[in-house]
Amino acid sequence: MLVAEGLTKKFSGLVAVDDVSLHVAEGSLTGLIGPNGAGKTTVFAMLAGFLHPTGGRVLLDGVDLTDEAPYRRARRGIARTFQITQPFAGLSVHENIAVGAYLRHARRADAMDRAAAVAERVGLSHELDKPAAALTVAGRKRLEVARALATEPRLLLLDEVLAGLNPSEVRDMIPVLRAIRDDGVTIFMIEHIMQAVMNLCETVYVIAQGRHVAHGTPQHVCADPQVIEAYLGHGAAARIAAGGAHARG
Ligand SMILES: Nc1ncnc2c1ncn2[C@@H]1O[C@H](COP(=O)(O)OP(=O)(O)OP(=O)(O)O)[C@@H](O)[C@H]1O
Repeated sequence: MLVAEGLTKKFSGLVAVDDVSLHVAEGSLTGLIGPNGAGKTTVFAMLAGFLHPTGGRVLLDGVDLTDEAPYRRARRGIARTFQITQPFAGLSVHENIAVGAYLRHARRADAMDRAAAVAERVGLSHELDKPAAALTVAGRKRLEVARALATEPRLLLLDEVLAGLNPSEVRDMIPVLRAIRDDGVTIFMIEHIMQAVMNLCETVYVIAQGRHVAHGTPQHVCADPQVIEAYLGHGAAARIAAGGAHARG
């Protein structure tokens, strides 16, 4: 469904993303992981059209979107969330979600109905009339997902929607994300919380210092010495293997 070919982004002298290629299959739940500063959010910004790549292409169903503005990609069915949530603080939760729904529903009543249905899916039904500013961190994360979902995407790009949540809030959110996918929305998610990645994702891409390191099932990438080195530093994989052998011995 989504293909990135050789995506590259340079900021002056810094190569934030360096020749990254990836595929997201329709109906899948795919992860993007990597250490801080690896270039994950920059990849998402290029997929959603917020940044223009220095090199490479983005294709959806074989159509080249590289030069399309974000709102055009949204119409094609790509929605993204932001790592730092910024709801319209003066609007209610219901109105915030409706902002996304206006993409496909011009009448206020229709947008509000759509927003209420989306709130139900993400567990915000009881908070609809609250000002968005009154939500907890967990509520704001759900609102971020809801605003994107209200655009009725085919592909949802989630940028660390579990960051800042406590373990029980993470556990509550996992089935919400799985249900969104089961309803037919393809999900590509950046996530640091490995419990969620292991639970949710069928395929995971790993990048570090802007470059592709590995991809495969979560189990496969976690056992990959290059991934271990990317997170823990040079020589870590060998030290862990030696420690394991020592423990077994
Ligand atoms: N607009 C920008 N101008 C200059 N440098 C940038 C810009 N955006 C990102 N960078 C740099 O590009 C690199 C990749 O940043 P990015 O935010 O994509 O990483 P990330 O993997 O999402 O990190 P994190 O997990 O910490 O959110 C970093 O070194 C960052 O400082």
